[in-house]
Amino acid sequence: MSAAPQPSVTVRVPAKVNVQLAVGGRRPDSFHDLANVFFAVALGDEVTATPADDLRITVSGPDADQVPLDGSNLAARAARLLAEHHGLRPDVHLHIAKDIPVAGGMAGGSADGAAALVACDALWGTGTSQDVLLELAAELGSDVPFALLGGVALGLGRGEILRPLPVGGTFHWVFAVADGGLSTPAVFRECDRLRDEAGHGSDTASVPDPQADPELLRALADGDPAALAAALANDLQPAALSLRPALAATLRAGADGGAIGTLVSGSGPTCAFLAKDAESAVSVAEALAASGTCRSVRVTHGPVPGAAVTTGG
Ligand SMILES: C[C@@](CO)(OP(=O)(O)O)[C@H](O)COP(=O)(O)OP(=O)(O)OC[C@H]1O[C@@H](n2ccc(N)nc2=O)[C@H](O)[C@@H]1O
Ligand SMILES: Nc1ncnc2c1ncn2[C@@H]1O[C@H](COP(=O)(O)OP(=O)(O)O)[C@@H](O)[C@H]1O
Repeated sequence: MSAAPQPSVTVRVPAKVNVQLAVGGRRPDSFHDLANVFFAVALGDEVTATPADDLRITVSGPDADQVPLDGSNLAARAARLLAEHHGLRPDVHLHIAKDIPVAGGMAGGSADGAAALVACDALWGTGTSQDVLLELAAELGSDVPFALLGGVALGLGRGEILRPLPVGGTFHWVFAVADGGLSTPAVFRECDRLRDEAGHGSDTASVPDPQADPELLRALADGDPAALAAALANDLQPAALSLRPALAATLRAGADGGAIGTLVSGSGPTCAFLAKDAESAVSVAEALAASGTCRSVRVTHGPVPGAAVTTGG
């Protein structure tokens, strides 16, 4: 007689692009207040949780060798945090099937943290409320709550105070993945340095409070790609370009290839291109691939839902 199969739970979780990223001054705690309009795309990771004797992480996928397997992995931190909250031991094997570029400004680590919270909650039967999951997510990192929510949302504070936003249709995106990542803290530091160098100052007294752009919110609600393209904005883009000047050629190649909007995704170095429809996205992707200005190209769409159980639970 064969042994009963171990139960396991698989959660799918999306990557994000920031269609607006307005960055305020550096706060005394060294974070920055943001008006961060997150947009979840149909490119994501899968995290599978299986009972084990202790906490163990494995990773598969093309960038697997760049993902830490120790306690610093956001999925491991999420499992420990949820277990601690419920007075349990975090004895679980988490397997990450990684498709989100690592250190690419698409919040892949945050996505895995959110997915691990949902997967472990289902595996352990702990029935954690969405409000508590969102609080635990915010302890893990500024981008983690959004990965739970998905869709499109405005993130205030350091990005963790979320308000879901209405969206009137599907938008078509192309992502150009760069060789090598950029460190998020380094990009925020470069943003401050550029502001200081320009004589504006970089603290909260010098930089205006970040605000969501009403035109951008209207474009999303109307499902209007041309209006969204015109409103795309990322205050971290000059810093990402300063640290990685080669990204200018990638942005130009996408615009020349027919993208109606271009921007660096979050802290970069992935570049995001908005296409007018699905067909045009394919030709933008072909132009980017032919340009030789990026490592790989992905065609996708959104918005899509946040972390959700697909198998088990
Ligand atoms: C820039 C954004 C845009 O969505 O994401 P990425 O593009 O890197 O994915 C986020 O703000 C990144 O969020 P996340 O990656 O969760 O950052 P955290 O772990 O909370 O913070 C890492 C470091 O980034 C800086 N940081 C982060 C968020 C924020 N509002 N202000 C900051 O200055 C701080 O230096 C902090 O120590
Ligand atoms: N599950 C994970 N997946 C990817 N990176 C992780 C993970 N957990 C921790 N990290 C660390 O977080 C860093 C940032 O990765 P990631 O979240 O992919 O990028 P970004 O912050 O640019 O969106 C990585 O360089 C890695 O050291």
